[in-house]
Amino acid sequence: MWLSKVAVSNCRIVAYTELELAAHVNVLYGDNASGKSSLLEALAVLSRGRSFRTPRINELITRGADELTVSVRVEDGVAGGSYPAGICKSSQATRIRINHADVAQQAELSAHIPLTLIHPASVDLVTGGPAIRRAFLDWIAFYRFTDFNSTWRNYQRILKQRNACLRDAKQRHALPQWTEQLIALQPILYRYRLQALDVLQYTLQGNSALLANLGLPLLQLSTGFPANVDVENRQHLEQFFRERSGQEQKQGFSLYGAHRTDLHILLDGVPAVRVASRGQLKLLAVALLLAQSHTTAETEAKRGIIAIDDLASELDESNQQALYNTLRTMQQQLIITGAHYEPLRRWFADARVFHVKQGKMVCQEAQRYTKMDKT
Ligand SMILES: Nc1ncnc2c1ncn2[C@@H]1O[C@H](COP(=O)(O)OP(=O)(O)OP(=O)(O)O)[C@@H](O)[C@H]1O
Repeated sequence: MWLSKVAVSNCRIVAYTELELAAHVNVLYGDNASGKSSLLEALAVLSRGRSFRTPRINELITRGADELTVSVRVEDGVAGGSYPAGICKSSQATRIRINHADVAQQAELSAHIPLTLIHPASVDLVTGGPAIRRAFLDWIAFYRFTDFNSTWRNYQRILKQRNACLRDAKQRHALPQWTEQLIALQPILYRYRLQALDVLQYTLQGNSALLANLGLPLLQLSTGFPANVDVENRQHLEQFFRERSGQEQKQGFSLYGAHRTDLHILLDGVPAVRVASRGQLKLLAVALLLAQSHTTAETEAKRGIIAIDDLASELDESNQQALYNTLRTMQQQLIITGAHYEPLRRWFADARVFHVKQGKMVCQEAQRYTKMDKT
C-alpha cells in the first residue's frame, strides 16, 4: 500500500494543500514553521487517529476552523487498484470513510494506512517510559495478527471494569469476575507480543549496517508481573492476584498484567539508555522504527509508508550517511522532510520534491513544467 494523493485542510498552518506523491521517495523541504511537520501530523491523524505532537485535536485544527480533514488515495499495490480513504475530525466528532463507505473504528482505517513516523522525539522509544515501547510492539502485532486488535480492546475494557472495582468499594463484589477475565487474556497477549518481538528482532538484523558502531541490541519482553510469575499458569496467576488483592485495593488500580509489560532494549546486557550516546540512541530508535515498518511490509500489498520529520537532526555526517544508505534500499514509500534541499537532493536524486511555504506544498517538477510551458 502507498499513498498516491494526499489532501489536507485545516491542520495547523496548512489551510489547504494537495500533493501527488511518488511511489518511492518524496522530499519536502522548507523554512522553519512552513508546515512540514503539520503535514506529517495530518498523516499521523489518518493512520493512528492522533498527532505525535499532541493528543488534543483542538491544538491541531487551524485556528478559526471547526474541523480538520485528511483525504488520500490508497494504491493497493497488487492489482494496481486504488481507492479513497479519509478522516475528518472536530473537537466533538470523528468521521471516517474508506472506499466511499462510512467506518466506525479508527483501527479499520489504521489497517489501510501502515504508517511509521520518525520524528525528533522518536528517541523517546529508547529513553522514555514503557508505554511508548508497549505501543510500538503492539502496532507490529496489530498489523501482523488479525485478532490482536479485538483481544487488546477486550483487555482494555476488562481492565477499566476491574479498576472501577478496585477503586470503588460498592463495586468490589464484581472484582473476582473481572480478575478472572484479566487472567484469561494474560497468556494470549503475551504470546502475541512475543511473536511480534521475534519478528522485530529478526528484521532488525537487516538494519545492522545502521548499528555498525553500536552492535545489535538484544530485545527482551517483561510480562508485567514479577519475574517468578508464570503467565502461562492460570492457578499461579489466580494465587498471585489473591495475595496482592490488598495492595491493589489500596492503590485503587490494577498493578500487574499485560498493561505493565515492557520491552527492554539491551546492549551487552545493559539497558541501551545507560550506555549509548544521544546520537546513538536516536539511531537505535530509528533502526527499531524502520524494522517496525519492515515487519508490515512482507508483501507488495502490505508495503508500508515511512514518514521522517527532520531526518538529519542530532546525527553526525557518517550516521546520516548510514541512514540514507539504509533508506535508499527500503521498498517502503518514503516521505522525508528537512529544512534544506541540498543534503536531501544529494541522497535522494530520484525523489519527487516539494517546496513547502506557508502551509502549501508545491511540487518542483510541476513548477518546472509550468515554467517550460510559458517559454
Ligand atoms: N492551530 C493552529 N492554527 C494555525 N497555525 C498553527 C496552529 N498550531 C500551530 N500553528 C503554526 O503552524 C506552524 C507550524 O509549522 P510546522 O511545525 O509544521 O513547521 P515546520 O515546517 O515543521 O517547521 P520546523 O522546520 O521548524 O520544524 C507554526 O508557525 C505554528 O505557529
